[in-house]
Amino acid sequence: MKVERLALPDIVLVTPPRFGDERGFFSETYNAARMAAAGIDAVFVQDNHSLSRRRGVVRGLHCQLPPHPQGKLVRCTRGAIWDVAVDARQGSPTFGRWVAAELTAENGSQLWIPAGFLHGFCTLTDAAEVQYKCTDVWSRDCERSVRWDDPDLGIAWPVAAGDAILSDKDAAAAPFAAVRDWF
Ligand SMILES: Cc1cn([C@H]2C[C@H](O)[C@@H](COP(=O)(O)OP(=O)(O)O[C@H]3O[C@H](C)C(=O)[C@H](O)[C@H]3O)O2)c(=O)[nH]c1=O
Repeated sequence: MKVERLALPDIVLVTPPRFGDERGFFSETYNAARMAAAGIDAVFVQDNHSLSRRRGVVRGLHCQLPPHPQGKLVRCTRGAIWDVAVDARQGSPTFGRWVAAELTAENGSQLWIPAGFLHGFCTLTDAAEVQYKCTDVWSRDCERSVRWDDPDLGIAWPVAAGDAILSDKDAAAAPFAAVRDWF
């Protein structure tokens, strides 16, 4: 399995092998021992699956606070997304820094985003499906949203602010400054 550490050392991009033949391909998309060997030594308790029907949908930036912080292992199973992680951990040397990776149904890559990071993505295709494993269950009380286009973060999204398709919740998200006492 290909393993890449990105500019934020805690964020890991893995690409499990695909075994192709005339029918198509087979891939072990999750193997606990192989993921642990790649530095993704986590127990997952919830799988999520979202469909976004248009290019330019932005979901995020989200996280959950303690006592239910979530690590996420994200992959795209239809179309393509630009997946983003932002370090929200107080005292981290990379606090406020972001990293992104293009996850597509074709490349089969997966992004590991530990608890303490904000997560979001922008769809690059119409009809993008995202599936991800979480290390804790959803908690409406613990979930928080931060503005995807906060100038303090300067994330180079592949969509113009006026064209992004957002939920009402994300359109009204807090500024990044709000994370000061979250983690
Ligand atoms: C996250 C979640 C949501 N829901 C319900 C709550 C709402 O009625 C509905 C849609 O939720 P939301 O609009 O928050 O979905 P997204 O905007 O895709 O949120 C997710 O997008 C970003 C990228 C993430 O990393 C998080 O996993 C999550 O925040 O699903 C559940 O029942 N369980 C859940 O785990």
